[in-house]
Amino acid sequence: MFDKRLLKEMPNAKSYIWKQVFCQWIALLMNIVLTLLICVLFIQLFDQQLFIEKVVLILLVMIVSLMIRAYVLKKATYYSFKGASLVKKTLRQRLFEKVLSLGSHYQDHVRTSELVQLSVEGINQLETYFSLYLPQLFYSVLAPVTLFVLTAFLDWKSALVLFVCVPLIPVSIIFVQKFAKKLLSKYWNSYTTLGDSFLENLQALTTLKIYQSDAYKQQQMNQEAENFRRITMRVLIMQLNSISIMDIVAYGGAGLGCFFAITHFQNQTLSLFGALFIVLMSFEFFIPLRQLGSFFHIAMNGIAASDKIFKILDLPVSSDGQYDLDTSFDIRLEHVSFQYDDKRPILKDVSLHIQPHQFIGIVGESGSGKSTIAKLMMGYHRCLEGHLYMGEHQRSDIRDESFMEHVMYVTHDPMILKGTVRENLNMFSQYRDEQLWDVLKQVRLDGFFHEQMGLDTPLLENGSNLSGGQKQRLNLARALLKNVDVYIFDEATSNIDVESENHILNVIETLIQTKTVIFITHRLQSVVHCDEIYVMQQGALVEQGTHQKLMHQEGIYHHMYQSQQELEVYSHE
Ligand SMILES: Nc1ncnc2c1ncn2[C@@H]1O[C@H](COP(=O)(O)OP(=O)(O)OP(=O)(O)O)[C@@H](O)[C@H]1O
Repeated sequence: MFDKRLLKEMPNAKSYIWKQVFCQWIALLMNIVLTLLICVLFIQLFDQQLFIEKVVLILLVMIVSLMIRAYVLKKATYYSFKGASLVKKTLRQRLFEKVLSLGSHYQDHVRTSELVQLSVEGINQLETYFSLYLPQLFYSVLAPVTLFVLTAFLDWKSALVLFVCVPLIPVSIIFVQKFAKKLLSKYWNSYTTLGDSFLENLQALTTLKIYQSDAYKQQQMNQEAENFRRITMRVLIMQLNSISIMDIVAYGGAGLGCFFAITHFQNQTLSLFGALFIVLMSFEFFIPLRQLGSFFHIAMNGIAASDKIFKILDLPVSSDGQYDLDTSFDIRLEHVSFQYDDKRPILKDVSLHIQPHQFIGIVGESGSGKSTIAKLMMGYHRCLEGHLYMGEHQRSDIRDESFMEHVMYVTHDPMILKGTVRENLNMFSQYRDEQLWDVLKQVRLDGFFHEQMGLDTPLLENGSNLSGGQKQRLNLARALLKNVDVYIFDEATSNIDVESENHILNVIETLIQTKTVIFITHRLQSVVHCDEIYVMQQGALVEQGTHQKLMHQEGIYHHMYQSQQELEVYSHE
């Protein structure tokens, strides 16, 4: 009902909450003045003592009270809006900064769809918590106390009855909350799961169609949607029921207060004015808490979302290093072991040494841990045991920004953004057009784009208007522009046409003259000219040496190479 951490995390929002409560309290005072004046009017009319001057005076005071009331309520809405936008902006910014600090492998910790849902709808619901629920919570304490003090002067017994009935509303809310918290947590889980499947199935729609499993996936999604519908209905039923309970408490309490006031009037222990005022004001005791109840469920939803948001904000971020890389550095893995989870070791005691400007091949069967080595070098994960040095410093001690200026990781899955060729190559507008054409020429894409709209050729989302090979060549062109010292190619020539593969290999041949190149591949034909080849098997480094040396050993590499050669001969026949 009241989350201390949320308030602590948003110190700037506090002043807007207090201002809003103050405005609501002034509006309540004006309401009391208006009710008092109505009672005066009525009594004087009843006693036939109403003169025109008095009526005019009373009406004038009423108009002024109404104007003040309207003004402060408008101000309360303004503060509510200001508080809400501040909370939204701050939380979204913090989430965004957190994801940035987690780095490019943030998906290891949080799913993208969940992140989107939390930062859009989750934060919108938290907005209600801050802008409506919290001010109303404080006002709901202030208003009954103010009304009790005033009505107690007229008839303390009726005032006490009304005042004692008021906490029954929060008691009913606490009762509902116990049940609601679990239900809302389930609701959010179901919501994010549905969002996740929807995004995944949408992205994989073509594959699903090809394998004719779209109907099956549709069934699965229907089931998930049905689960979500059910849980949403349960949430709505819970909300409607709790509103009914609160109404019963509010109307029952007001009725009881009225009953006491009228009985005291009949017993002549209370004046007509007092009885009338208490009857008119009795429901006012309950309105603030009743209103709080209607914000309660959205606020609870917001709190459920905030739990998830805080989980992301609390994720540990490995601190950035303090050292910069030099232009020429060696890379050393010393007895490195690593695993993604507790179940299975992925790298076992791997040691390798890459000198500057060497051309290195890392080969091995699928799942042997080749990409994991690259990911450790990139700093996506940290070694569990052993050390990874870049020059004289450990990888974890090197500043990420400096690292990115020196090392480039080119994978088999290039990210092409929607926009023009220029926008994809020149993201920060730091290169001239001639430089862009130069790299396009190196990867043999200049002719293709010249035939179209040059650097202004539009590219669709994920580069869907390019072939796989063209996408990879464009990706390589972008990497060449960065002109770093170390290039790590991870299956960069997988799943592309022979022509593109040859163009890419030609570029790499030029690169190795001046750069350190680490080439991770299945195809051993691509690494025969490497200075050193490392052979991985089930997470262990099993062989190393030049192509000739490894062939001479007649071990695993020799066997893999022979098998691939036979396959190639067979496919050419
Ligand atoms: N993020 C991850 N979480 C858990 N396990 C992972 C993760 N990434 C990879 N693995 C596991 O680690 C093992 C090594 O994966 P890695 O990608 O390093 O192999 P690889 O030799 O590069 O394979 P391939 O040649 O098929 O790309 C695999 O068994 C894989 O299932």
